[in-house]
Amino acid sequence: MAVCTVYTAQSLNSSCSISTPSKPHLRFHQKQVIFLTKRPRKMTCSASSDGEKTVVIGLAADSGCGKSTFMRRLTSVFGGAAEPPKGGNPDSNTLISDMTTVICLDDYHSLDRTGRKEKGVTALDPRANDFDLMYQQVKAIKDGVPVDKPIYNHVSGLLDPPEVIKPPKILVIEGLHPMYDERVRDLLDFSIYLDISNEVKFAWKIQRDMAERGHSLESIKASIEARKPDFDAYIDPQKQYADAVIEVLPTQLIPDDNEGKVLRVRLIMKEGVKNFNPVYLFDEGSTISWIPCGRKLTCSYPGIKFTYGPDTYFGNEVSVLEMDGQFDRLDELIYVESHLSNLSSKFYGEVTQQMLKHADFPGSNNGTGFFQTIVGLKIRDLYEQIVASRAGAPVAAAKA
Ligand SMILES: Nc1ncnc2c1ncn2[C@@H]1O[C@H](COP(=O)(O)OP(=O)(O)OP(=O)(O)O)[C@@H](O)[C@H]1O
Ligand SMILES: O=C(CO)[C@H](O)[C@H](O)COP(=O)(O)O
Repeated sequence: MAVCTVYTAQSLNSSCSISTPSKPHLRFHQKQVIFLTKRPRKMTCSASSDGEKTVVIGLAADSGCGKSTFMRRLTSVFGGAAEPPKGGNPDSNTLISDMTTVICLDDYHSLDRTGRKEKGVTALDPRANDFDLMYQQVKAIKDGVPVDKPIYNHVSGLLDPPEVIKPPKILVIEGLHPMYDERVRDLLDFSIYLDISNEVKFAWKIQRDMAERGHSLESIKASIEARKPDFDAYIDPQKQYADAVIEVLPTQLIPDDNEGKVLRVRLIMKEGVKNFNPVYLFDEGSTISWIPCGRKLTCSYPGIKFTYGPDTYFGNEVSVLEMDGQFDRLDELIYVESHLSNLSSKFYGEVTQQMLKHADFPGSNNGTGFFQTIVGLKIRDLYEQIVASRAGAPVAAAKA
């Protein structure tokens, strides 16, 4: 008599094989019903190439701090253009490419623009966001289950009907709160915080909102001031949890600079993070100061200065790579790149090639673009390591 058995494997995306005397290589997927004449003796599961568990990356920053620019650099590292879902809501915040899906956490605003106004809360306030739904949906995607994600429409300020998000190979959740809720934080395979100092944030906001959106200087100042208490309370503290922080500060090369054009950028990399080895300059663990403006690198005033060394950050051991100043000629970046190690590049000069490819993106002549590109390569490497470790380590499942 045939026996009807429902086997539940460890992961929805796992493919499993069963050895039975009559069907030595029977393959099936979770939740399939299998008819067997004899009980299997042994069952093993491992990730298959078409069934990898989604790797989840978190990117936190305040609005207007370069998240979209970073995402464009990151998705470019994986190849292919990132586009909004085809045939969907034209105001969708989602970007999909072959390997990655980037969702914007603004979509988990529980209060629309009017609702926030009525309650007197900003979008940064946790009360204006649905963290339960964020957690449930990110977890479902990580487990291989599509979700109906809401859409926050930045044009109308309303919550639009949801869009379907299918589990990609890599899910990036970007926005104000990817590391705020402990449950969501625990789902992240890697996390990044873009820490833009107030002076620089102000300069960028003026550039974008005055030049491109016609806002007045006073209204920009007022908007930054209005957000500041909630930014300090709910957004900024997330940096303590980040595996990598890109900190953007005014230059120290120009005394009393208040233009905010030349930047000092620090890449703070946590030690001991699984599948992530910090980049280093010359000699791992040493403290280095390097002014590369010699025969191989053109530097106009105020020049370029790199520093590297160990440090602590919120009680964690970190390595910090810092670049102050800006490049005159992007093609010469190869000279700096060749002095860095653990870049996770696939060929000599890949960072420089990526930077040249996106020379028109903001920050391409300074440490913001340079470090964002490096973090992009590190994320690709992390993803490949996770996939390789899953493929090489079959998981023992139910015993007969
Ligand atoms: N590295 C940079 N150097 C100089 N300016 C930058 C840099 N990154 C971003 N900006 C400026 O900040 C603006 C916002 O950048 P971007 O759209 O990437 O940020 P965002 O965090 O996605 O913003 P939002 O959340 O408001 O959509 C850009 O138009 C640009 O003016
Ligand atoms: O901090 C933000 C994140 O992008 C926005 O201000 C928030 O999402 C509200 O958006 P809008 O101003 O379009 O109503």
